[in-house]
Amino acid sequence: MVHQEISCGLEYAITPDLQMCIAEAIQAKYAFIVTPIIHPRYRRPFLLKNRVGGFTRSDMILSPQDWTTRIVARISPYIDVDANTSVVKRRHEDCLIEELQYCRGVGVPAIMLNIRSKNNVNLARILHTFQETSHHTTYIWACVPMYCASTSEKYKDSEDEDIAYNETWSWWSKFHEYMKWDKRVGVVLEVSADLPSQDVIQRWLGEPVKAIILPTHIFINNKKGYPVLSKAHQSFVTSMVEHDAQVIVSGARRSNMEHYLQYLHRIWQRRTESAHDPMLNFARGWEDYLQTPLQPLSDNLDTHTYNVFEKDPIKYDQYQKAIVSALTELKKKKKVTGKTHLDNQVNAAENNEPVVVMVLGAGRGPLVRATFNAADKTNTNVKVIVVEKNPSAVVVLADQVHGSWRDRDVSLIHGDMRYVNLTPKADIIVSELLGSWADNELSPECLDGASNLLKPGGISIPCQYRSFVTPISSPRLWIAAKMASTGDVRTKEKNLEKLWVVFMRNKHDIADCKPVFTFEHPAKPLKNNDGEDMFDHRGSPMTDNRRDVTITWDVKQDNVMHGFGGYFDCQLFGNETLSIVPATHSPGMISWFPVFIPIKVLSASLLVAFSRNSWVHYCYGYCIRFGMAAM
Ligand SMILES: C[S@@+](CC[C@H](N)C(=O)[O-])C[C@H]1O[C@@H](n2cnc3c(N)ncnc32)[C@H](O)[C@@H]1O
Repeated sequence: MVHQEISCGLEYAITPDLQMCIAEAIQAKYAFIVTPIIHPRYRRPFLLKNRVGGFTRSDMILSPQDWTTRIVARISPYIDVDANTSVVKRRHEDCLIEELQYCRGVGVPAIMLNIRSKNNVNLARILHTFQETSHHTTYIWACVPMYCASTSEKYKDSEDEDIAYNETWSWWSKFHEYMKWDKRVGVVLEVSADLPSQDVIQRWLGEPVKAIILPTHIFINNKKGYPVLSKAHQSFVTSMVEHDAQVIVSGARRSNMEHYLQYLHRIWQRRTESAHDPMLNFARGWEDYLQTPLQPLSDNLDTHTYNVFEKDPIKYDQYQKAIVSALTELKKKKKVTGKTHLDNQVNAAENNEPVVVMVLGAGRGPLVRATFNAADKTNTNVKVIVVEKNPSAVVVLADQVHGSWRDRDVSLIHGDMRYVNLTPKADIIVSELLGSWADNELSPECLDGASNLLKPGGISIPCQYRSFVTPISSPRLWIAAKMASTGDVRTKEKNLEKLWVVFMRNKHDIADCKPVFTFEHPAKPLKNNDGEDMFDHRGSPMTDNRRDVTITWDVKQDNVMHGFGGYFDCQLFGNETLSIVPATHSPGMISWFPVFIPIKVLSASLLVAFSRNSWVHYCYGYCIRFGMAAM
């Protein structure tokens, strides 16, 4: 996705001379043509069995390469295999199968057929069988109008302005459901002269729109006589192309066909020139590609993963600013009180005692560097204690301790932060243990386990983080999760019961993004019956990281919900924050893609209750628990 170029095709309603049509389209620089598979001069006799000979032209008229790269075959529009009378139904089934087989024989990459109602069960059945018996992938493009004139007429007194646009979406959605959300099935939208509300357009952007058809009559001529689109149509076309749609020009010519194409290239070029989103650039090629979340606690990360982390231009800057603020705050407190605000602490500044900063889970050391930079900026004497449990990362850290950091007061501990016992205790602990959904890499467990390393009243960077969810519709992500190859058939069954890290593009947000769980560090200890803080056998405060919450949303229009988008935001210290929540995303930060949280059973009524370490959804009385991170 996020193409450099726009891919355009030309539709011919009839193609008596297919060779000539292709030559003309190529001449005008179109990439492909859409053509009826049946030749207009071949009429089908009713009694197919008595017919001898072809129903269309010989495939010898085109080269195999033209058939497989330049032709989208249109199935005869009159075919209705879901007709009420069985005679018609049977006849149309025969015609459809004949056309499908011919398409398979010539190897066209995509077959386009009209969807004109919600009643498509028999069509879906035939297409299923066709797909299952095909040796190569043929895409099915279901062509629906954006607007249904008869619905508009029927409900002309309705206040719902989108009613005629909603109708055609529901035809497609039902058909896609009958096709079991097959990823080889996409939709082609016939663009209407008037466009629906943004809500309807956004919903289409969550569907696998393979192409949009622009009839020539929706173009207007500019002063020089060239075809152009309204502003609304321009922005519709660009957002569809951004979401991977190709563009098909169709209908009576009002200009040279190359003028339409040149114009489409121009509006796309204008759009790409203004698109400089660092995240989009970074994510190019990863759109809608599902990845299993990292488990940095149970696994050891590899050097390539650290490499990717360290490329982030924003994250470490933010950390550095937060450490500057924390050091400044400590200094201020010391000045005011002559002591730090930390209990039992002698004035470190006066004694020139160093501020102890522990970097917990240091990886290959970027947060250690951020700490030294912050100390230099604030002219603070710091003692840095570096803790890391990954032996390979410890090798890199040790090399720096003896090399570039040899003039610094720094010591390296190889171990798990939850179990090491260190003195002196830290004034500040710095960590980055967050997953895309905040706590899903077990940051709370690790930091609570390490709380005995922090002086009473000490500072944790980050000091707070929150997970967020948005209900989303995305047939593409859902089927990709269901079919994802995990290399192990037993875990494949769990595909819809886990988080997937993914840069989501082909999805529609059904409702707002809402907070789920909040975690604070240092965490507030549990209280006993007398209201006193509780401590474990190591003297660490006892905390409770169990959470549950039920969230409700008001949804404006019909949708099929496939799961949730999961995000987080985080307060490092003071005003310094990190966020991947869409509305507050830290500009330019690339470290985290969001997560897709699929729901297992797609159903009309759904109550979702999130509970930490498991989340639960109830569908018609089923209760499914989902496992999370491994300790
Ligand atoms: C997300 S990485 C961040 C690494 C580094 N701070 C950075 O920003 O590039 C988390 C690091 O914490 C380490 N880690 C996770 N849990 C740990 C634990 N309980 N004790 C020590 N290190 C841990 C992992 O090995 C990994 O290197």
